[in-house]
Amino acid sequence: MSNFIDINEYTAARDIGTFDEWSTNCGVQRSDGFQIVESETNTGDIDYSIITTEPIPGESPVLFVSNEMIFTSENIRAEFAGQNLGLEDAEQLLEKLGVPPSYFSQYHLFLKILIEYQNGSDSPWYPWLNSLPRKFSNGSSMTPYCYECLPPLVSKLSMNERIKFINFYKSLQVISPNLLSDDIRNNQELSKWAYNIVYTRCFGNTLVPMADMFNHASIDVNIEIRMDENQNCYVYSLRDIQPNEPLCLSYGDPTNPSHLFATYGFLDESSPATFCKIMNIKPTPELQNIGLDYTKMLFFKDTGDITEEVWDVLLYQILELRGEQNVKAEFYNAHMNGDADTKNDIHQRYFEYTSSTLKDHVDTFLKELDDLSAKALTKNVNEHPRIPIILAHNAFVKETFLKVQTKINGMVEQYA
Ligand SMILES: C[S@@+](CC[C@H](N)C(=O)[O-])C[C@H]1O[C@@H](n2cnc3c(N)ncnc32)[C@H](O)[C@@H]1O
Repeated sequence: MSNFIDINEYTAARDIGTFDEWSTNCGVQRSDGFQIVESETNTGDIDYSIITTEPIPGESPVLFVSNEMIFTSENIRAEFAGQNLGLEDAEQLLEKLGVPPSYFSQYHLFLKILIEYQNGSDSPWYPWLNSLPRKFSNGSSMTPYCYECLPPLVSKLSMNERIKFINFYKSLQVISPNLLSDDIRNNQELSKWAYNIVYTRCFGNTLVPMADMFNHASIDVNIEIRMDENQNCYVYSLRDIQPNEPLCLSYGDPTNPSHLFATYGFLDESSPATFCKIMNIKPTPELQNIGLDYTKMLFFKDTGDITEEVWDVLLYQILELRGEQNVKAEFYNAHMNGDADTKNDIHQRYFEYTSSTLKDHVDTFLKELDDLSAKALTKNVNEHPRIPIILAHNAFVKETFLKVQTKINGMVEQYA
């Protein structure tokens, strides 16, 4: 009888030492000084990441993992397709549940994790699985109450993760018992663990043991993952790296921590900016041309700077509300033609309105953030273990908004 991995987030320990040895025995190659290190997160959880104790020149190999160790969606599909194991039925059910086919790759990885879990210590990947985290703080691992303690965008993104997980879980019901036993298919906690492993560690449609140990950086990204035509994985340095530097990838948009927070469950404090949280604007094509976009409408953490897109979108909306169609058209044309002088002129004339709208938004949002955090504090952390990261998130956003508040107040004073 083979042993199953203990996935209990409170009791199970991650066996990193055995995983390290296993990866060497499987032929994983690493640069000199490549080391897995342990650290504590901003909410007191244990996290592992990679550093180098030796210098690494730019454009040189840091890690090699052979395709035999890697899970890819194509391989999983090829392994199980056409055997009446329910894979195709599960995909159809997912589509019916509203999960688009673009998520099927991750679904295949999710199945593969469950299959290897089921194989227990007989799985060739057992040492890797037993090294993986048991506790997650991403959207799918939150309680419904947690969403009520987060601001709208990140709350919605987190809730979407939960919905996606529930749909993945539901679709297991049509997977054949010959592939996954009833015990596995009906184990929601286990499914959530498998889902979280996939969504916090996959790159595109692959899961690569050891390459999944690299943490994210917003600014100091110094490595990159490359796959060759045979799906072997190489990690390369992007520049010269000094001893004791962490080796970090970019997981995605570095300008706004909300998406990373919802998917990966960590607060990227190195993120220079955050979305300005102006949510109640209907995205017309004109507004989108002007800059209505989560990645462009930003407030900067250190300076309180506000992007031009925030001012432009607000002004455009104000002109619309005031029925000033001619000025609106003039502003739009100036924007589209790159006529900065005309834009500036219109901005000056309406500064009183844009600045007071922005000031109201920031003041109201700061109050909302305090209310959300106060709500989070009323709950027992044992029942809602993600509360600390939610509080850290809200505090981080508040710090940025306070800087912006000071900035706007200064601008308004100068204008008066
Ligand atoms: C691909 S794994 C990286 C390895 C992981 N740290 C571990 O202990 O196994 C992604 C997870 O690492 C953590 N993580 C990655 N980058 C981070 C960062 N900059 N700050 C805090 N946690 C980070 C998050 O928990 C994320 O879900």
